[in-house]
Amino acid sequence: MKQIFPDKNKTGLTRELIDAMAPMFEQASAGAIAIDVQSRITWINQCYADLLQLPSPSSVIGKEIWRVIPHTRMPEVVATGKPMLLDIMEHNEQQLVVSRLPYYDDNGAVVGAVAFVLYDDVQPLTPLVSKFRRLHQDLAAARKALAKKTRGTRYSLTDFVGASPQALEVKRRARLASGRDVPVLLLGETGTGKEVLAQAIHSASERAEKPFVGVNVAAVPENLLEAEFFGVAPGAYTGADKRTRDGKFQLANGGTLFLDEVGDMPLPLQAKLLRVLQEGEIEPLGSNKLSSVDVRVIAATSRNLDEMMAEGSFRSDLYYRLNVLEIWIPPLRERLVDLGILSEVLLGEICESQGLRGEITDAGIAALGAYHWPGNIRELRNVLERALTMSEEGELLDAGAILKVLPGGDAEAVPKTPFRPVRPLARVIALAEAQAIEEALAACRGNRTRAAKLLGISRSVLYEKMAKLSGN
Ligand SMILES: Nc1ncnc2c1ncn2[C@@H]1O[C@H](COP(=O)(O)OP(=O)(O)OP(=O)(O)O)[C@@H](O)[C@H]1O
Repeated sequence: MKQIFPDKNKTGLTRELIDAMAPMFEQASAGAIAIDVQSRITWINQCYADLLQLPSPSSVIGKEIWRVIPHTRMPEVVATGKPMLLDIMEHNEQQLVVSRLPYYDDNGAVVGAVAFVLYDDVQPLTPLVSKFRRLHQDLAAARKALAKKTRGTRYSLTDFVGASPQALEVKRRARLASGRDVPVLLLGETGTGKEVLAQAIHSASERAEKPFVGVNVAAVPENLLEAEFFGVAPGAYTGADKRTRDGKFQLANGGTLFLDEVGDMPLPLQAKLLRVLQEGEIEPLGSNKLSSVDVRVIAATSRNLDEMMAEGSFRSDLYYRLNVLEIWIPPLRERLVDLGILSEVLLGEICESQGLRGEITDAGIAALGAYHWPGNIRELRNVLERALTMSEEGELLDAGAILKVLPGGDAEAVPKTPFRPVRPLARVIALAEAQAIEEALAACRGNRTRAAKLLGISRSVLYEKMAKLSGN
């Protein structure tokens, strides 16, 4: 094969070569420019000057290129000696497809760079660019999902649904907790969202990129709890399993450990947990070495810790360690105004996961409001799921459909006083608007011009709103 470059300059173009190729590139491209080693423009052709809307090519000779083309990457090419064969550059809201090449002197040193605008319109490349963009978006979404998975959290604060003053207070305190690296104690009945909140606090905290590890103290047999928490040193057990096993504290290192049902922790383990919280050190089972851990603890319980401390089954020193910031989550029956918004969100989630369609009427929500919800939001989700499963496809869930599945539900349970659920603001406004239009039309016996006047809007706006209301 014919040798293109002399031996000492194998890696790039020479000035002579560029000179020879320039007419061809000039013709094929929408512009060309060259700079010296100090990134000063040494040459620019007429069509690039036109594209950049310069008064003339000579007006920019000697200027640093970034003063003329702010997004240029030519200085990078000169600095690294590496070509950029294809790049998209923004200039004055225009996207230019460019190719940049360094060039060399006879000794092989970079002495400048040359760039060609291959396309001054990315339109012909649209399929390629949109494919690239799509792949980029998919990649970002996959990265986000993966990060969430490795962190171990599914929930953020927006997942804690509720607009009642009680729910807003819970969220306010959770936000406070996420900004401070202190232990948090979550108190609330079963199913009130303690785990949702613990994950949300972690996700909004500085530890968000580190693991979130949850352990339900009540679900682990008492004799395994210590190993589960602090891990096992090699050879701690005789027999088959002689390997090291990390405990939850090691797994959560750098992140957050969620201790669910901390009230169920036996007293000996409470003493060990207290020591870890005080010293920041753990001692794996069968080891006599302490190792440091950096873990933020969020504990939760549905039990009455005051009573437990009084009867001596929960250590008060541990309680004060865990309870630097306390968040009490009220039971659902104390925030029934949230039933509407909770039902909509939960129904949406259920429908999405099961490929169903389902909506609940105000009467359906009123029926939910008559129940005392011992299982709180977890139970609400189950009730809605059952009601949806038992209803016809696409049927609205009304009081009858709800009462059919509510424990002890009967028609008598529907409250006599009207129950006003919290609805999304947009829906409340739309309903109020529809009612005002209806009343104005009735007052003016259907005369739209007068009704519009009464409502303080133009006739065309009234028509527009009426069309929207009738679904046209
Ligand atoms: N405020 C809320 N908004 C939306 N969903 C919620 C809310 N609170 C709880 N849930 C849902 O209710 C279910 C139970 O929540 P979670 O497990 O957080 O409750 P918990 O208080 O930790 O219960 P337990 O004490 O029994 O462990 C989950 O499906 C969760 O998604």
